[in-house]
This record gives sequence, structure tokens and C-alpha cells, in this order.
Amino acid sequence: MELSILLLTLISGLIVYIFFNQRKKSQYSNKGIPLPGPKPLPIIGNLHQIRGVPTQSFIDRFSKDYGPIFKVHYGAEIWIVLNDYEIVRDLLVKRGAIYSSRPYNEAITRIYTSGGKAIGFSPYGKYWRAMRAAAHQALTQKVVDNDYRSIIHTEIKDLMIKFFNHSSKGFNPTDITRSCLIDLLATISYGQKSEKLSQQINQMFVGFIQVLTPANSLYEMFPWLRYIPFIEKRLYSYAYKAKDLLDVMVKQLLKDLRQRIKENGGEENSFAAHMLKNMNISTEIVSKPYEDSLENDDDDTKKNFVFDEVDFMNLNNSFLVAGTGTTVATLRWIWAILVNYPEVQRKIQKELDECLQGNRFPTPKDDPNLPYLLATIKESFRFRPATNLLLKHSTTKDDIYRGYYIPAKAVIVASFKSAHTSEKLFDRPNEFYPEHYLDENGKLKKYDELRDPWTFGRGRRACVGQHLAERNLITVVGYVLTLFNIENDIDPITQNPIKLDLKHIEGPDSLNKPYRLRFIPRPGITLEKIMQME
Ligand code: HEM
Repeated sequence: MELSILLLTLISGLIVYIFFNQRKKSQYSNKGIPLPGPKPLPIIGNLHQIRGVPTQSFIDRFSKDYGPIFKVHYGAEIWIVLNDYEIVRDLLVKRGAIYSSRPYNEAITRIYTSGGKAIGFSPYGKYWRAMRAAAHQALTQKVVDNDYRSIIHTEIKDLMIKFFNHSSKGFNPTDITRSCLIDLLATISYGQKSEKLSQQINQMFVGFIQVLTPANSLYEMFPWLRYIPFIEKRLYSYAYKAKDLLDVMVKQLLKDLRQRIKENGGEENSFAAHMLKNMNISTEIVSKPYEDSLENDDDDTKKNFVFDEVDFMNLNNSFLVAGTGTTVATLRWIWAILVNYPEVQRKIQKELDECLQGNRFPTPKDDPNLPYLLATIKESFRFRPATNLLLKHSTTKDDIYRGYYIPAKAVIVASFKSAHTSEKLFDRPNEFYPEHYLDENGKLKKYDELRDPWTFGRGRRACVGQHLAERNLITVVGYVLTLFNIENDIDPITQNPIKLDLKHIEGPDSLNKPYRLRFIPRPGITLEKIMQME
């Protein structure tokens, strides 16, 4: 970039900063007290202290100085960090009408989701409600356990065969587990799976993760960049590329789906087929999430919601995007926990053997007889969640909380670690102890708003795929422990077990760390037997 342009942008940035800062000060003086937080520098805010992606350790460090609710400036963007479960509940649940939007982000909102046309990234309002209602219908406990049961069984049984084929030595189950979940979720959402589609989805994920990376939020951090001519296409080339990949894939999927429905007369049970058969999907772009959100939500006579093709495919796609990485990360933790707690494996196996007599796989109907398995999964969510942070929320209007002024359009970063590690809520917060979720008769405890895992979020934006996610996890863990004992890999030189350290399997770079396990078939388990088991 030429020096003159650089200088001009820095000076205009400084002017914009001073202007906004003045305005904010006058707002603060009328409303509540400003939130505590580190003093921001001009233009960069607290970026020099945050250094990249916000992590739980950064949040804990700042909480020590500024308390459980504080403010940081991510460049020009104001982030309000909630690091206490009562505060998270007060704001996300009790004041859900104000705290349930998503922040606008150039790469995600404008480019990748064509203006927020995707359930996970749309602003709170009429558009999001329509998407949420459609997604909810496809993901109730009943639909998951009836309509998707055979898809889940087929894909996870297939995964078991792959585990069996690797059972002679230690291996990293992450990639084949991800492929299994992609096939499972692609069959549920789009009604098809194939090796080619799986490759496309993997590429799509790579693009999506890049779009999601907070470090790429350049326009939000430095809004004055918008005024530099010709820079946008270069700054956001990765987002346009990711969107192109997505478009090619979903257009083909939609074409295939229409063809199949024409050919088989609508027998298909996928979510996409169900939507296409029951809804009028416009080929013109009709919905506009931001404008729809401003409409009066209660006045349904004003405009009945019409889905267009982008809404339709983005909704289907969000199941894959939201359901794959989260479930794979959770399973990585579950295997690591189980290999460190062999006595938990034995207890689950005892329960499974009594229930199944060793000749079939568990089904959803077996849940009441498998409380220890179910409690183990809940406890894994509590003890080692895939992440401690929810997707970013945003406020729809100004608010005062505990005397503090919280502005509209602030980014809300909510951590739920404080709930999971609370001595008030749990007998042994720092231990893996499935009994946290069992009553005195060994039955699964009823839902408890504070103690149940917060991993799926709370309030209006909480995970809509929770039933499917839990069913997938119960099925994978139930099938694995019916067939295998999970053991550490063995060092070929010393012949000693290579322990998986439960402190170091977390964080975004965890996938690069060595992670190997052995899935040893239990007595009497052969490939033929697995093939026959239903
Ligand atoms: C272990 C697996 C999963 C975990 C830990 C998980 C967790 C989460 C979390 C933390 C959120 C954000 C909540 C918030 O912002 O307050 C979320 C949102 C979402 N999840 Fe999941 N999820 C999982 C699996 C799934 C699956 C299988 C699906 C669908 C098939 C799914 C669909 C969604 C969608 C669509 C949203 C956006 C909801 C909205 O903005 O209204 N998730 N999930």
C-alpha cells in the first residue's frame, strides 16, 4: 500500500476514533456506570493485550482484575465478557429478548451468509424465528429417535467396522469419526452422501473456519478500512472463495434433490426433502434478515414468511457446519477420559451387557436402562467441554445491568466454565465423577438448569441440534463399549502405555498433538458378529 494512503487512513481512523469516543462518553454520562475493563489504546483498543482469538485463560486472567463482567475493545468493537454463570443466566435467559442477536460481521454476515441468511448468524427477529421453527421441527427428540434412527445406526455401525479394522494397533480415530459424522449429517440434511460430497464438505469446512476466525474481523475492528477504495475484495478474498465453494456444492445438492423427488415421488426422509415437499421455496431471493428483524414480530398478518433457496440450503448446511466439529471434539475428549478412567468403562459395559445380553446394539428405547452411560456423557460435557465459550451473542438495545451500562450492538462473549467448575453446584468439581448426574437410586437426575451441562448454551439461541448431538454421542459410545475396551497406545520401543494427558487435549491446536488409542475387541467380538448385530 502506498505511504500516502496509509497515512491518510491512519489519520482518518484517529478522527473517527475521537468522534466515536466523544459520543460514547456522552451516552455513558446519561446512563449507568461504565463497565470495568483494561484501558483501550486509540484505534487498536485492547488488541495488544488480547493477542488473537479470545480464550478461557485470557478471560480468567482479565476477570481477576476486572471481575466477572467486563469490557474489552477489540479494535473498535466492544466486547462484553460474561464469566459467571449467574450473570450468563440473567442476561441470556432472563433478558433473552435483548441478548439473543448475533453481531454483524462483514465476512460471515454479508459475504458468507448473503446478509445473515443462516440460522446461526442471523439477527434476532422474525427471520431467525422462521429458521429456528423449521430447524426445531426437524430436530425434536421424537424425529431424531424415529426418523433418523436407521441413518444413525447404519453410519455408526460402519464406524465400528472401521474401528475393528484398526484394532491390531494404536491409531487416531479423529478422521474416520469426522467422515462418519459428515456422512450421517449429510444423509439427514441433504438426503445423500458420497466420497466426492464428503471431500467437498471438508473443503467447505476449511473455508468456513477461516471466515469464522475472529482475527479476520478487520472491518469490525477498524471500520475506517471501509473507506479505502479497492481494498475490500483483497481483504475478503478468502471469504468470497469460501462462499463460492459453498455455492457450487449447495446448488448441485439442490438440483440432485429436485431430481430425486421427481423420480421417486417424494419417498425420501431427509430434512431437505421434507422442507421441499412441505414448503413453498422461492427461486427469487425474498427474505432479508436485517429488514425482517425490524418488522413487528407479533404481527403475523403483515407478512407470512417465505423461504428462498439460499435460506433453504443455508439451513440444511448449518446442520453440518454446527454438528460435525463439535461432535468430533466432544468424542476426542470422551475417548481420552474413558482411557484414563477404565473403571468407568467397566461400569458402562456391565450396564450394556445386562441390557443387551451381548447380541445387539443399544437403541433409544434402552436409555432408561443405561443411566451410567448417559451420566458419563453429561459428566464429560461438564468436565471437558469442547469449548467453554458460546457463539458470540449481541445486544439489540441498550440495557442497564447491576448498574452497568451495556450498549446496543455490543458483542457478548459468554463463558460457562464457572458453572461447570463451581464448588457450590458440584461435590467434586475438578474430578470426573459421573455420579454428579445420578440420584441415590442410580437413576439419571432430572434436568437442573444450573447443574446440567451448559455446553449447548442456554436461552433462545441455545443449540437447536442438542437432541441429535446427544443421540449421536450416546450411540457412538454405547456401540464402542459394547464391542471394545479402549486402551492407551503402546510405545514400540519401551512397550509402555502412552498416556493421554487430560490437561492437554484442548484448544484449537489440539488436533496437531499426538492422539492415539487402541480399540481392543472384547471377548467373542469378531467382524462377522459385528456385521450381524442390529
Ligand atoms: C456435541 C455437539 C454440539 C455442541 C457441543 C453444540 C453446541 C452449540 C452451542 C454452544 C451453540 C451456540 C449457543 C449460543 O450461542 O447460545 C450451538 C448453536 C447451534 N447448534 Fe449446536 N452443538 C452441537 C451439535 C449440533 C448439531 C448436531 C446440530 C444440528 C444438526 C447443531 C445445530 C446448531 C445450530 C443450528 C445452532 C445455532 C442456533 C441459533 O443461533 O439459533 N448443533 N450449538
